[in-house]
Formats: sequence, structure tokens, C-alpha cells
Amino acid sequence: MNVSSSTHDAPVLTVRGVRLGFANDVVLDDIDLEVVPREFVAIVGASGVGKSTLLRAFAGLLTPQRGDVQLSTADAPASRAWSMVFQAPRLFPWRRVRANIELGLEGLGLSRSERRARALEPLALVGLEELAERWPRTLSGGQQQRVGIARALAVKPRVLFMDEPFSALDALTRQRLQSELTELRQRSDAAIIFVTHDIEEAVLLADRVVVLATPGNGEPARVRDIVAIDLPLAQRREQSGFRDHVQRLERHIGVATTPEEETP
Ligand SMILES: Nc1ncnc2c1ncn2[C@@H]1O[C@H](COP(=O)(O)OP(=O)(O)OP(=O)(O)O)[C@@H](O)[C@H]1O
Repeated sequence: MNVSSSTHDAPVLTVRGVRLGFANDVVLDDIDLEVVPREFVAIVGASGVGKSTLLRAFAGLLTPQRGDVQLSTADAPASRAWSMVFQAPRLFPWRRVRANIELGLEGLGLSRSERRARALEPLALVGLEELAERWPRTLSGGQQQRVGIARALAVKPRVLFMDEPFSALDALTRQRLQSELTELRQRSDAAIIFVTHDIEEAVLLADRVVVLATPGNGEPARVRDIVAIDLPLAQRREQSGFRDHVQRLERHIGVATTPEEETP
């Protein structure tokens, strides 16, 4: 199983032998992972398997019961080590779009005018520069989620965590944001760690897909497989290997399999 990426960049995230849970309940165990700069890693698994819990531990919001998580520190002035995009954009309704993004830039030692200028860069990146002075309630769901992504990118994170960011959107908007994210990642230095329950979405976007699954008998979930998606990003869905990857991942998700059933 390919725990680390094939490139030789120093990892931005290193996870070793991690166990996570709540009180006496162990949710995830034996988690090992390395993520390098600009890599896109998707995490998939059945509902309740522990995807969001793992993301919180990566970000340092949850302390492992065992093992070690190392996340790189910020490497540029006025930036943060990580930021997060959630399923709901969580915008403040009483602040205009640009002011919502400026809020995320507070505490970074920037002047008010620097914050205003910095807020416009990621808005342009998500194609919403013209909506900077609008109120959040006047935006569509997809536009609001783009603002959420812009806010997360404004702090120039080394790692961008995305927790099911498109799952509340309609199918068409979702597809549009998926292709925008593919373009956007090529213009950002951030590594992206993306939680989704949608296997096709994972195969469409990621360099590697991490499958979390429980071996059964109420045991904690573990990394069942890490699949490198060796397909070019452009028109990925139309490429011949796309369905093979989806099917392999579908086999590994949810239902417990015996070792003989596992795909080599
Ligand atoms: N704060 C908490 N206290 C106790 N148990 C928790 C807490 N947060 C999560 N859990 C439990 O940990 C397990 C994993 O939850 P988590 O939200 O990480 O799963 P998930 O894979 O992200 O699920 P989904 O796909 O449905 O969002 C669940 O059994 C959940 O009930």
C-alpha cells in the first residue's frame, strides 16, 4: 500500500500510528499517511467511519489517543498552516462578501487596507470578484460555497482541508465546482485533503484516494487501501481507467471483505 506520495518534496502532513476516539470508544486505529505540497488526497468511507474525525485530528483540533500527527507550520508571512472548508459555507450574513473574507485574515498582522486587497485575490481565483460588495443572502448556494473556498484560500494555507464541500449542492453546481477546483488547485500551492462519501468525486479530483473501512466485528476503522489515480486531470471522467478505479474503490468500501477477496 502506497502510504506516501511518489514525489520527493518534504511532507506537509505526516501521520504515524494514529488512534482516534472519544472516551473509551476507538473510532480509527493504525492510521499512517504522508501528504506532500500541492498533492490532492481524497478520503472516502462509509457514513460514520470517521472521516471528519480524522480531518479534525490532522488540523490539530483533536488529540490522538495514540500516535503522532505533524502538520507543517506556515511558511510565508501573513499566512496560516491550514484552513478548512465545510459542507455549509458558514458566512456571516451581516458582512458583505469581501468583509467575510477579510475576517479570516484578522490576526495575521495585516493592515486594514492590506486585508481588503488580499481578500480580492482569492475572490478572483473563484471567479467572484464582481460580487465582492454583495450580501451573502443574495448569492446562490454555489456562489456562497465559492466564497467559503476563497476565504479559506485567502490565508495562503499549506494544507486546505475540505469536509464534503460540495455535498449540499445540486448536481449541476456540484459538477461545475468540481471542475473549478481542478483548475484552481493548479494555481495554488496548498495541498488539499478532501473528505467525500462520493467515490466518483474522489476519483475525479484526487491524486490519491484513501479508503477508510472497518474490518468488522465492531472494530475501529483503518486505512483499507490507498489508490493512486494515475489519470490526467483533463477530461478524467471520460478516460478508460476511470471506471476501473471507481469499481476498485467501491469494492473496498463499506462491506467488510476477507483478505482473499481483496484486490491485489
Ligand atoms: N464529539 C464526539 N463525541 C463522541 N463521538 C463522536 C464525536 N464526534 C464523532 N463521534 C463519533 O465518531 C464516529 C465517526 O464520526 P465522523 O463524523 O468522523 O464520521 P464520518 O465518516 O465523517 O461520517 P459522515 O460521512 O456521516 O459525515 C461516529 O460514530 C460518531 O458518532
